[in-house]
Amino acid sequence: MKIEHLGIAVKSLETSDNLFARLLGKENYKQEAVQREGVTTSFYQVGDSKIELLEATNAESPIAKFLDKKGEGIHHIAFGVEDISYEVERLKKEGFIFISEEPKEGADNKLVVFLHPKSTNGVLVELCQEKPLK
Ligand SMILES: CC[C@H](C(=O)O)C(=O)SCCNC(=O)CCNC(=O)[C@H](O)C(C)(C)COP(=O)(O)OP(=O)(O)OC[C@H]1O[C@@H](n2cnc3c(N)ncnc32)[C@H](O)[C@@H]1OP(=O)(O)O
Ligand SMILES: [Co+2]
Repeated sequence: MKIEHLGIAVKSLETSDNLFARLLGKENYKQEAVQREGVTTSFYQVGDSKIELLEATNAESPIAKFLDKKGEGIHHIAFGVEDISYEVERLKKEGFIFISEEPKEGADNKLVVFLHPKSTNGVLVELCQEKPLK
């Protein structure tokens, strides 16, 4: 398991891409929309992990709700795992609660699931597995 990315909720990618490019001294390596989640993401490689900036693309997006409630800031931590189905079963046995147990397509060529923050000390946790090459 490794820290795959830190998700940061932002109001405007245009503004925050400029800020993080100056902060990190490098440009993002991609922007990618994930329609199901109502987000556009922007990724920065930082050592072995990444920063994922997230802008809401509609009012129903989890990011829109988060921004309304808490404002801009760290939204979730994502752990990279070898076998996401194995980890879901392991963590269920440990008593963790999943928002949805079924891995779904995420950004940056990943399969993802989310654990509910009420079971993870108030931290939204995402698990990511590299999508197998076709
Ligand atoms: C998949 C694409 C991309 C990738 O990496 O590939 C992404 O990361 S997309 C990221 C956006 N998608 C998600 O976050 C999906 C999972 N999130 C959810 O399903 C919801 O946001 C959920 C269930 C965490 C909260 O939704 P809900 O409608 O219940 O919102 P509430 O505001 O009522 O929150 C309930 C309760 O949870 C607390 N909360 C909400 N968001 C967070 C958060 N990011 N971190 C910590 N806690 C969070 C909120 O404060 C409420 O707590 P309470 O004590 O009841 O006030
Ligand atoms: Co994420």
